[in-house]
Amino acid sequence: MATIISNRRVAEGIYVMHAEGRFEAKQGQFFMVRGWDNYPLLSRPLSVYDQDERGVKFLYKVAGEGTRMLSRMQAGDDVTLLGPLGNGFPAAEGRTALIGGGIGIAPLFYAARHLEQADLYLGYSVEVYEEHEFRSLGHPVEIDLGGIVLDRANFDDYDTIFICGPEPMLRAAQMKSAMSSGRAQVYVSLENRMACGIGACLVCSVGCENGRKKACVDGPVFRAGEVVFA
Ligand SMILES: Cc1cc2nc3c(=O)[nH]c(=O)nc-3n(C[C@H](O)[C@H](O)[C@H](O)COP(=O)(O)OP(=O)(O)OC[C@H]3O[C@@H](n4cnc5c(N)ncnc54)[C@H](O)[C@@H]3O)c2cc1C
Ligand code: FES
Repeated sequence: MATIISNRRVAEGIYVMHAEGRFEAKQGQFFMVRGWDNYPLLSRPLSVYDQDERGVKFLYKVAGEGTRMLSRMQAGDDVTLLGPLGNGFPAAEGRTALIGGGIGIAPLFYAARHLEQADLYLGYSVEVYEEHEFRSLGHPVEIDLGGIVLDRANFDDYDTIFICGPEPMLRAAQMKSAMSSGRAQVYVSLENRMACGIGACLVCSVGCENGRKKACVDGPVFRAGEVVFA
């Protein structure tokens, strides 16, 4: 159980929750989050947006019932956190790009904060949020509003690329990676539906080149070429 320090709206339907607790989260990991003890709804997976000496932060979009309930919570309320979970991003080598589409930008902030060099590409559909926070990291930031953020990055300029966003974007990234020179190691962070978050239920099963894997424990980060999108 963690106490909410703040839960602020940063754009239409977008919130940042700061919850108290000492965690050792790695970049790209996530928590199963639940703010409704006596209500029959599963915890929801949210990526680590940031972590400081007071606790962990989540940047989230209201998608349905669970995230709507989270958005109504206030400082002082208790939230149940299971985590940190998942494999997280591998160590980045060489020139690195972080590419996020929509709420897929969430795990990139914490990753960028731990990198000496990174070019950030952030794609938004209707409204830009948290731009100041991303720029405060000191890395070059390219913002794309309403376009295709993937088009802005030349994969052959990089050795490591981390991508998070909706599935169509990840499919496009996989194709773009296959058509590039192969210089870049490209990784995608999947946002499959999850139920347990700990490898027990198979809800998050994902097709991979060597059979099926569980996004919650084998991922959510995979090599782009490894995933077989349905
Ligand atoms: C590892 C991981 C990390 C994530 N990190 C974040 C994050 O940092 N910030 C954030 O806002 N969201 C994140 N998500 C997505 C988030 O978990 C879902 O938006 C949330 O569970 C939806 O719950 P809900 O009850 O609000 O909506 P629901 O009522 O469950 O769903 C609302 C609508 O969204 C669709 N939907 C729900 N979950 C998904 C999904 N995973 N993929 C595609 N469509 C879906 C449903 O089909 C439905 O149409 C992450 C998901 C995973 C697996
Ligand atoms: S969410 Fe249950 S196995 Fe992955």
